[in-house]
Amino acid sequence: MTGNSDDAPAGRPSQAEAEDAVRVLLRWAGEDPAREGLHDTPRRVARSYDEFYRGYAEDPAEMLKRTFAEVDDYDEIVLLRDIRFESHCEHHMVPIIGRAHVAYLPRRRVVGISKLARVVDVYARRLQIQERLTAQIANTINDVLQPHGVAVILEAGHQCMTTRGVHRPGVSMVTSRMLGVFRDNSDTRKELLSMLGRPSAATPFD
Ligand SMILES: Nc1nc2c(ncn2[C@@H]2O[C@H](COP(=O)(O)OP(=O)(O)OP(=O)(O)O)[C@@H](O)[C@H]2O)c(=O)[nH]1
Repeated sequence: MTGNSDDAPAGRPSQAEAEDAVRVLLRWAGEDPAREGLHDTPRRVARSYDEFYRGYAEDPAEMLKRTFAEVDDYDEIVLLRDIRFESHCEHHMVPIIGRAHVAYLPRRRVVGISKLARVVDVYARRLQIQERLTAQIANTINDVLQPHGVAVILEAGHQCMTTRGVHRPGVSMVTSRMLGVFRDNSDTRKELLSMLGRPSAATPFD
């Protein structure tokens, strides 16, 4: 594990232990893990987990370290909107799929915009609730770039309530975290909301 080792679970199990755990869950579902079609499934699931939960091994602050000072006179909002993200809810471990809108008002230095999407990915690739995901993205950008303000808005569909439980397809959850001028100055917040335009939450998440 690298990066945010505070968030990393101590004592990661071996690949063999992870595969055995998948076999147990297959039996729990009523399956025979020895069936030919399921022979490679534990290995595939363990590999998928490496991808779904890669964020535990990544350091989001590291991604924001490279900044550009060439734009000294840019003192307006920078907004990256409609960043698709894929996460998993910590209650049922099923997908949360949505869009993030990330804005900041730079203080002298700007960051490469792809890095904002990378920060979203790092936190999304951990078990999450949407409120915490929203706050972590905003807090990290605020702490590392120290801009005049940060705003993060997430819209997402939660498969734990669309494909199971209460079964409500088409429902989306919207969360926001406003820091600095976006929290303190209603004109700046209004400007951001007008840049965002009508929320696109009506579009289903797949
Ligand atoms: N606030 C919040 N709740 C979430 C999020 N993701 C899932 N949930 C909810 O977490 C709750 C977990 O509730 P529990 O009663 O412990 O679990 P459950 O019996 O499986 O609940 P149901 O989903 O209602 O069947 C559910 O209401 C989920 O809809 C999230 O990102 N934020």
